[in-house]
Amino acid sequence: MKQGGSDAAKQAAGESAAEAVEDGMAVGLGTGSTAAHAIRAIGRAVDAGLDVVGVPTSFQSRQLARDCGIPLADLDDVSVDLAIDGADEVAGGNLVKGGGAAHAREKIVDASADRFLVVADPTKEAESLSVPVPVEVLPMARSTVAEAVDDLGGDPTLRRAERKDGPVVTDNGNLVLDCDFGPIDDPAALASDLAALPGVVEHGLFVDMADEIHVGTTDGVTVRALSE
Ligand SMILES: O=C[C@H](O)[C@H](O)[C@H](O)COP(=O)(O)O
Repeated sequence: MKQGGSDAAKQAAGESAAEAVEDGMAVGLGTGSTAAHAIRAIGRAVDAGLDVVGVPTSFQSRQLARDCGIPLADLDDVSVDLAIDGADEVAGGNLVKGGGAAHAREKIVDASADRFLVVADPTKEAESLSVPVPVEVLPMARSTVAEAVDDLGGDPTLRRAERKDGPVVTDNGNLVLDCDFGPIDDPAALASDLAALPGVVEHGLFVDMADEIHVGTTDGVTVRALSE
């Protein structure tokens, strides 16, 4: 996963997207270091009187939102007006997400939003998607999905935890295969092939889902539409 961007650039992107949050909204709260800046900015606005509820996409974003004083809601109870989320790579209107293994819940919340804003630093932008695609799998399907990914031309690696022996376990109790396909010519076709595999809970290809991207730098933020 690409982790090269500066924190100042991520902060600029997150704070720019947070400016789109308006009174009365239900806001999807993304996961990761860039979305965290948006959550903190929303928290400061709530402190100053903004009336919103947040719909977290992970244990991490839930905790941060609570620490920031953002009231929370379940997806069952609200309709999400705006989602703000990070990405591991962005090419055209497509994203790879899941560097923090949160892509299943992120996709549910981001896809349900009326508007989905991506926040990123310039290191995330690419001509074509080529970072490994995280695929969340039911534990019993780890080997069968790995074999199927291999058949699709990918190279799957079980994601290992950094500070414990053994694999990363997602917020949903599943495992993650990071699947390296090299440059992806047709993200929509690969997304559909991965989604069709028995035992795949969700993959990290977000095809034509995002409306806008806020790319932060130390000199400012560029905002551009990703889809009509
Ligand atoms: O699972 C995690 C998410 O998809 C993140 O939004 C993504 O990995 C980007 O994270 P960061 O902003 O920390 O690079």
